Amino acid sequence: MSDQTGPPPPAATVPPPDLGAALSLRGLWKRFGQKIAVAGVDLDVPTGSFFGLVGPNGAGKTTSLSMATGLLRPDFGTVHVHGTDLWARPEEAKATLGVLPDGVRLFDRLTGAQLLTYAGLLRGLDRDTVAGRTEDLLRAMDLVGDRDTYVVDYSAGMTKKIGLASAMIHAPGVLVLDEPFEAVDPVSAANIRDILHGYVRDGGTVVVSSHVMDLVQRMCSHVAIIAGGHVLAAGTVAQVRGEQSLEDRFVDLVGGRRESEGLAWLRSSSASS
Ligand SMILES: Nc1ncnc2c1ncn2[C@@H]1O[C@H](COP(=O)(O)OP(=O)(O)OP(=O)(O)O)[C@@H](O)[C@H]1O
Repeated sequence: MSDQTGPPPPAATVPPPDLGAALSLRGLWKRFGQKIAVAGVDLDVPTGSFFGLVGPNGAGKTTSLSMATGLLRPDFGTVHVHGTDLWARPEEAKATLGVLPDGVRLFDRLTGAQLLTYAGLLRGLDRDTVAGRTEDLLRAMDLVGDRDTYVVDYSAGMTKKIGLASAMIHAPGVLVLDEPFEAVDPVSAANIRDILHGYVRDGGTVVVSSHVMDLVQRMCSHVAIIAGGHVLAAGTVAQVRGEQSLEDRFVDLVGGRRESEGLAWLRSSSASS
């Protein structure tokens, strides 16, 4: 979180967008009251990459992804999706995006199968295609047994999976997934990783935010480390981590490790009970 309150940098310092990238963010800036959540983010997500976005709590990941997917209007800056200006031509740009937002409520008074059907029809697919893809996605997410359960009654992990399936039903070119593995069991997570890897192999682009460095290091081809509303490092995973693990590189760049001395009372309390 930046505590600057000044204006964004002048446009002259922002390089032109990469129109060949799957996503190209330039000079993104968002302030909530006195808080600057995103302070001039420039980022290119290469087409066909599996891109991880990592950063500490409150770094600005969700705010950046919300602006990059048309859910939150930036104060300043531009977003291009495969060369299309998202905020100037939202319908065209959004047609190629599949989004799993963090913390946005689904239409949870629908059953899982109804939600997927609804998502497919909203995306303009015909009924037969929607029916076929709904079955495929329920199977892939291991939700066939709960197809007729209301989404409001799903567990956190099941909700994540049905949200992910909804984001994929129109076979978008770019998938943007905020914390897709949070609360998902290890078998489902492995299945989802397989699906995403297959999708990237076939030319799709995936952007995921995650707190799990080891997962990002193993799963992603590219990574950006974001903190205080700024991009601190971005590139291939090998470039960003260098000789270190991604986790060590993250801690070096972001800092913030605390001594636990201030919690001495906690240890004395547990020793005496
Ligand atoms: N709607 C809002 N109103 C006010 N402040 C907000 C709002 N959304 C985000 N913020 C603030 O902006 C900053 C960045 O938040 P954001 O959710 O983008 O971080 P994040 O990197 O996704 O964090 P986490 O890893 O904890 O999910 C935080 O300080 C947060 O309090």
